[in-house]
Amino acid sequence: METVILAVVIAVVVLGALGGLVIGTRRKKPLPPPPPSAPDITAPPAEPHIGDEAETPRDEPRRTIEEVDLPDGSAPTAVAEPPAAPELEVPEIEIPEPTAGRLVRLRARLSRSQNALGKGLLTLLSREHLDEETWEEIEDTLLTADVGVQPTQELVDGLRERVKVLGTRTPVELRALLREELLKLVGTDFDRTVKTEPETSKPGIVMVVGVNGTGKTTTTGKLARVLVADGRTVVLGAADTFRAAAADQLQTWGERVGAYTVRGPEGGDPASVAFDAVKEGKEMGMDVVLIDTAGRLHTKTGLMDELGKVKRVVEKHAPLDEVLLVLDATTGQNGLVQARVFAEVVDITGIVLTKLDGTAKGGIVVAVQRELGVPVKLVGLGEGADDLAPFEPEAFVDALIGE
Ligand SMILES: Nc1nc2c(ncn2[C@@H]2O[C@H](COP(=O)(O)OP(=O)(O)OP(=O)(O)O)[C@@H](O)[C@H]2O)c(=O)[nH]1
Repeated sequence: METVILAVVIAVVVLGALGGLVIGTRRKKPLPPPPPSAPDITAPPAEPHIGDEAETPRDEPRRTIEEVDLPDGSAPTAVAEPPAAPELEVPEIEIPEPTAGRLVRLRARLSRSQNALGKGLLTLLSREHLDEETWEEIEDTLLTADVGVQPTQELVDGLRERVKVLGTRTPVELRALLREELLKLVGTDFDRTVKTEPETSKPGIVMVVGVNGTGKTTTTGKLARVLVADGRTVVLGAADTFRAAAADQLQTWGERVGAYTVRGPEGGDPASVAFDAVKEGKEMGMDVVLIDTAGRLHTKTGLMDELGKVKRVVEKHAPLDEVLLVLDATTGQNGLVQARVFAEVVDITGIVLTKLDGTAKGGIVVAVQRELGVPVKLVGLGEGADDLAPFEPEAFVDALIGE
């Protein structure tokens, strides 16, 4: 019995010792590593390959450790192509038509004036008997075409005198007579170049004024094209801050030929936009700055204040080289009234007659020059981008009377 008890005690002691050993061993064993679930550990940049950039750009997305294949010593590791940079939309720059001889190319656009004025006069002058009644009809034709009273009288007197002296009148002779007399009225002595090259320092500064709707903004844009076609660099100043669309319109014209547009907030100070445009033009070394202004004719004082201020502020940089008044040829006498008002406000140095393609009253060229004593320098003969032509008296008269 004693032997049995002794055996049981020994067995318990041995088992206890073995259990302690097992527990002790377990405590010493390190904890297993955490599951590899942290994907935000980044690998160093991949080795550069021939043709790669020298450095991985800082903001380039990097591959996580899971995404990087371990080299197996066989195939080279493929490096992901960096995403292509988004393509910038660069508007295509247009090359405007050359300006030389534009009026000749566009002469067909004067067909309304040609039929009413040129052909009308030639038909009357070809009558067998040039009696008093016929001369009155000639006078009426000229007045209806907006030539103006005084110039009409001069032309009729001149023609009467020469027809009397001439005796015989062949169609060729009559045409030559009429051409000469019309040329006298239009004037061949004016300097019609648009002044954009100042004597002292660049840029040339041109201010464009006129009542809204006459084609002022369009003309400024077309003039930029004329200048670019002649190899000049241009800055556009959108000082017509009255209408945001006018600035957009101008900017679009500029973008098409690569001219830079300076604009301000809608309703902002036009003088400050004009000032900035000239400042930028100077800094950029541009050849010409064209300033489009607003032409609200509500009150003469308002207009005077606004245009006067634009002029004064711009002239802190340099004097204006040209002030162009834009007139809509289809408005006839109304255009002359506008011309008078603007001439009182600023010193106009040149006239742009727009929409001559839409009127039979080509005589307005003569009337407006007489009214202001300044030459028509440019004429608008359509809505197309290159439909603004330098005014050439000979080409204009030839277009009126047909060749
Ligand atoms: N047929 C014809 N249309 C022209 C000519 N010049 C301008 N226009 C049109 O006249 C309209 C008025 O032109 P704009 O340049 O917007 O007139 P604006 O004087 O600047 O007027 P705001 O933009 O309101 O200041 C436009 O539809 C032009 O396309 C031209 O010589 N012939």
